[in-house]
Amino acid sequence: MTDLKELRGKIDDIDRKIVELFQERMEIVSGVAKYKKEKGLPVLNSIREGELIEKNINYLKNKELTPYLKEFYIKLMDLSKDYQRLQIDKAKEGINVCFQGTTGSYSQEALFEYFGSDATSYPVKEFEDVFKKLKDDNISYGVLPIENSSTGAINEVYDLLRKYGLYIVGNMTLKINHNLMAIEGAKLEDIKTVYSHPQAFKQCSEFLKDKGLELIGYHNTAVSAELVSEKKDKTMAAIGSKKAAEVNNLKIIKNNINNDDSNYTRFIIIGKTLETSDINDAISIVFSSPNKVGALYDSLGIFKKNNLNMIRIESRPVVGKPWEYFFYIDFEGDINNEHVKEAIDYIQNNSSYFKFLGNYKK
Ligand SMILES: C=C(O[C@@H]1C=C(C(=O)O)C=C[C@H]1O)C(=O)O
Repeated sequence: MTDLKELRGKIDDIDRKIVELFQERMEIVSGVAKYKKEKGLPVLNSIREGELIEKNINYLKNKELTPYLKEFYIKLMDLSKDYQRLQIDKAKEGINVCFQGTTGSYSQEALFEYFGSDATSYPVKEFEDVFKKLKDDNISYGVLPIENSSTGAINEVYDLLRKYGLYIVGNMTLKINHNLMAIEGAKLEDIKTVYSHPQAFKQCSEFLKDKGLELIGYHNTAVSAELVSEKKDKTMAAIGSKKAAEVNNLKIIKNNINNDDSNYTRFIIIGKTLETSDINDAISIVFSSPNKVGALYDSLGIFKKNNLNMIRIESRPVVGKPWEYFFYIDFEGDINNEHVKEAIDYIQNNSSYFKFLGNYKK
């Protein structure tokens, strides 16, 4: 009779190999989880599981073991999916993102939409603070408004993108509904002063006109709501999101006061490194053309020559050089595409200033 000790010794040797292979398999599974997270794919893929079980059963020499091997794979893949879910959750928890404003601001709303509500959000006072804060090791990304569908570009953010060596890694459009809010008991007739971001005043100009209200520009819509809540003054109101009213215990006196119901703000996500991925389909660059005949025409012509669709163009003045401009171009493409490379090379070689701002998903 075979010695039990000897058999167990053999099992121990096999188990060591199994542990090694199990670990190796789980490491690869973790890579699959990362890919699925990026592409927004579900963890479970029943078709792949079915094929995998069938294929591995075919490798079996002892067919009596078929139901056992099947069960083994079902359990193994359940563990694999548990591990993938854990990796995905951990990746979300670990993300610290900075935004300008305070709790309840539109930027924070965009942040949670983009990163999920498990992300940790850090408020800062000024747009520039978002860029500065990214120097901290524990902050991975920043969220900033870049343009509004009714009032146009947020110039300060465009200028800051040139100043700091950071990259646009994502993009998020949010529908903006502005509300007039004040403390409990206040009525529209009581309001004398309204606090909000100047952009919000512009977006609600129709509602605000001819009401004799004093408009006081403030850092941010949600900070304005916070102020009105603190002062407990019936003559003060703020313009901001429903969320800002909620978190500051304010009552909405009038909702949806924006001039245009289709009022959207586009936010950008900035990061420390250029993030490339095969799902990225938009590119942002900034350059300045020499002040001579046809220079800008030639630069823009290169997009047509390479069949690249320009989505947006903005210009900002070059401070200290009157009537010279920085041109910000967004166009469709992936940095690894040859036509994109050709267009970028051309612009880079024919501009007095050039900066690559990022490749991200449109
Ligand atoms: C690893 C994957 O995710 C899940 C787990 C599988 C596995 O552990 O082999 C197979 C299919 C999916 O349900 C995958 O999709 O390949």
